[in-house]
Amino acid sequence: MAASLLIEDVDASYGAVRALDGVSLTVAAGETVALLGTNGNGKTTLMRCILGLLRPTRGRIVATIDGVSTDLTGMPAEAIVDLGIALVPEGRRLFPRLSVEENLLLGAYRRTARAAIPRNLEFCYDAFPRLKERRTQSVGSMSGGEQQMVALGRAVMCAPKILLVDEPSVGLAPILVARTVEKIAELKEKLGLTVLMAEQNFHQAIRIADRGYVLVHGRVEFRGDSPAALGDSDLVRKFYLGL
Ligand SMILES: Nc1ncnc2c1ncn2[C@@H]1O[C@H](COP(=O)(O)OP(=O)(O)OP(=O)(O)O)[C@@H](O)[C@H]1O
Repeated sequence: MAASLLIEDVDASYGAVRALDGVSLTVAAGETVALLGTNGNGKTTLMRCILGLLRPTRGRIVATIDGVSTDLTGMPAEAIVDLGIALVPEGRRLFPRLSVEENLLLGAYRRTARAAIPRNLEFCYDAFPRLKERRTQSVGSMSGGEQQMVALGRAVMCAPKILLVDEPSVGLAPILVARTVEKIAELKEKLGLTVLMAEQNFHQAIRIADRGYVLVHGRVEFRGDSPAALGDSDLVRKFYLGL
């Protein structure tokens, strides 16, 4: 079923540091939207606000899932996860001493997701055959690309409708970035997800994004309604492509 996000005029701060300044954006049902920007421009902060890990100081965030709109602003993160919103965090944040399967199961810790563990685990192993082969291996002994697959799999274990992916390219060789991005597109198709992906790797992001926004110093400085429009923007060409 359909899930969409509306972010309206959101401000967020860390003490005196204003990290988001009047950010408004939308992710329509079934879209993949890229949130572009170099380091420190507010991508992670926006992801944290959506998931309820940081409370915006102004504005609102609304998710509409299966026809029901919920104002997420100020809701606890667990309740937001229960609604069907999952985050694949920057740097993956896995438990290196635990096995692949143990890490995957941690994604299904909420009561609502627990009932669906067998089905979601099967789906994960279907989508990531390598994880099935390695399911008893400790995650810390796996390659960066494999770890990124575990992080994606863990998010899928809570049966999300909206997937937030924060900088999946961090720490990965270019070929692995390409594979990760393709996997995100594949998961999106198979599960009918709506995806918001923060990424500073412009070329990889626009391979799968329908459109995107560029954040600069916590503000949306450009909105491109297609990958071509993003690539043609002076802002993107100057700051991200060095042209
Ligand atoms: N915990 C924190 N305490 C204080 N300031 C923070 C904190 N986290 C982020 N910031 C600041 O907020 C701003 C936005 O950071 P944010 O992490 O959202 O950017 P980003 O675009 O995701 O970059 P990165 O890819 O480096 O995470 C930056 O100026 C950053 O220094």
